[in-house]
Amino acid sequence: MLELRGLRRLGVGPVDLRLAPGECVAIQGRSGAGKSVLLRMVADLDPHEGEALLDGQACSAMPAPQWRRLVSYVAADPGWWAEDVAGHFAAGRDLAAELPLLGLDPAAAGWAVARLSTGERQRVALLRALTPQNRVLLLDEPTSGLDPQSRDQVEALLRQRMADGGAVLLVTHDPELAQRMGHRRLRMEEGRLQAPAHEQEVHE
Ligand SMILES: Nc1ncnc2c1ncn2[C@@H]1O[C@H](COP(=O)(O)OP(=O)(O)OP(=O)(O)O)[C@@H](O)[C@H]1O
Repeated sequence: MLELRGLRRLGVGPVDLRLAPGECVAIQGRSGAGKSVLLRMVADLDPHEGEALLDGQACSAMPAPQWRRLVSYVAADPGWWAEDVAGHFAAGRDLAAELPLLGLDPAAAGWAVARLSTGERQRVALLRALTPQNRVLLLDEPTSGLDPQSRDQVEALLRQRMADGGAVLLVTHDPELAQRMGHRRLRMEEGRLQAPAHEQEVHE
């Protein structure tokens, strides 16, 4: 479904990787190893070498906004471009129904982004990426600031998305999250993706 061919930037890569529909690949690795640089390359957010393809269609052959709707990056520290929560969602999204799926107040659509807690922002940013068009989620520490109940809700929503055929490329320092969610777990070391030889090597 998603194929990465020789992605390379800033000493990260070349990275070759394939994700199947419904698959989650979890990437761990030391701080500064290049995990976020990789996710940003996949989302085509920075100049890079190599190519990413979705169902054989090259990223370079479609407009960037179209690619990013299909292959969506959710940063650890997401950006905002409107004052209120609803301003980040397309008209027609039923936010009063969707927000509670992640343990958020159904009225939060009308809240200013500035009043959201860190964990609320993380969940709103994830929901923002979960459009009907999205096929692949690129998640950078998606549950790092969350209480166990909110974390479970996020994981349940991601599992549902995978059951519906979506794929997830997940970056995390949390070995338990990688274990629970990752069908495959990889390690990034000095910009190169490695399959861990032994289970404990994934853990930091
Ligand atoms: N725009 C940039 N220009 C120059 N160097 C950068 C840029 N973005 C990232 N880097 C460098 O690339 C390296 C990898 O950064 P990256 O953010 O991918 O690390 P990471 O593995 O995600 O780390 P962490 O686990 O701390 O989030 C770092 O040394 C960082 O300083």
